[in-house]
Amino acid sequence: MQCNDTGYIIFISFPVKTLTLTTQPNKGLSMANEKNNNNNNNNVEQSTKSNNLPKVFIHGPPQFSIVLQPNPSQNFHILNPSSLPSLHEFISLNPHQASSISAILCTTLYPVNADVIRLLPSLRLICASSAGTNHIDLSECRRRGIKVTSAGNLFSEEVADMAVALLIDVSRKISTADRFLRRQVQNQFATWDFPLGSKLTGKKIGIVGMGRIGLEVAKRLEAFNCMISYNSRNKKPLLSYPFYSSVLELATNNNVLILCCDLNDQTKYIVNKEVILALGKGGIIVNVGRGALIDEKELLKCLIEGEIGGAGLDVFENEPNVPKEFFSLDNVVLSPHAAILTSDTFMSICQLVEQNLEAFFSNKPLITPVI
Ligand SMILES: O=CC(=O)O
Repeated sequence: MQCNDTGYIIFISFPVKTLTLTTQPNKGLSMANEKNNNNNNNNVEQSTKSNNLPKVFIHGPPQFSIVLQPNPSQNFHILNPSSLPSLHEFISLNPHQASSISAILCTTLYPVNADVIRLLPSLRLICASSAGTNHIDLSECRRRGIKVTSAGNLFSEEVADMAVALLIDVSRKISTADRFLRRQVQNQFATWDFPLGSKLTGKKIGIVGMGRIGLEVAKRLEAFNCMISYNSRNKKPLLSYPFYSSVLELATNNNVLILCCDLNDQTKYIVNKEVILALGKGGIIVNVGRGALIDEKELLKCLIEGEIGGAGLDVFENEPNVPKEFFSLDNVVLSPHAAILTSDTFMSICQLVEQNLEAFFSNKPLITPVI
């Protein structure tokens, strides 16, 4: 797989065959045949070789298989070079192949739960194309001795950019303004018909999860003279920002909450009704972590009833579904889990996946291990 930096993906899947025409037709033909025979021999040789290599399956939608296609390797063989069926279909069509799959590449919308893992008796490696791994059953992987890699910190800057973009959009009503303008008749607007936004500069911002993404968000918002404080598993000794050990306290003392932490048993619904109410009527919540960090039903209710000022959401509790009630709210900015979708991130994740696969199949340390 190759990406270029204009955002286009160049997918090279077939060897290019060339026929040489010469002024001596018979000779030319036989040269071409010879070349074809050589090609055929090479193909047979190659397919025998690849038959003996560990197999990797790309577990995701067809677009994902195309985007995440690693380069051909001496150390592993990708089973689905373009758009083969899903893993379940593939296995039901080729039951004998299930036991040959040593690794899978996966994306967030395709869970790798115990049922999927059970289908693959020889699975030894799962490469997630995301930083978050909540869609993978890590305890089952530990039990089976399966290694897992993630995107590590590869996307932190893009995700932080998106968090700040959503915050500015909600505060200054940019998406609302765009819709407002497009609705105007005769291409004219009356500014006084447009609702007032709120100033971002100088606001008190509470960051939930002070890993690489949280730090990048803080760095950006310092430039807006915002006052940063945070909640995370532990206080960070090297950070001078105030630390709150509870999210409720963090919400009580801030105007904005930005969620950048992992989703796990401890963080599910870390933002519940009490936290939302503590943030208050002018408060804004931005979520670039995972949907289930927030009790989504309560958030919706509070947004509708004006108990909170607004929300910027890149993630949802039951993706890809988005509760339709959000669509009619002007105090919400919605994004389809797109914080990492830039051409730059795709170039880097392709390389990282390839490096992890190469490292694993040549018994070298993984680049971004999770377990
Ligand atoms: O959501 C995206 C990621 O986890 O990388």
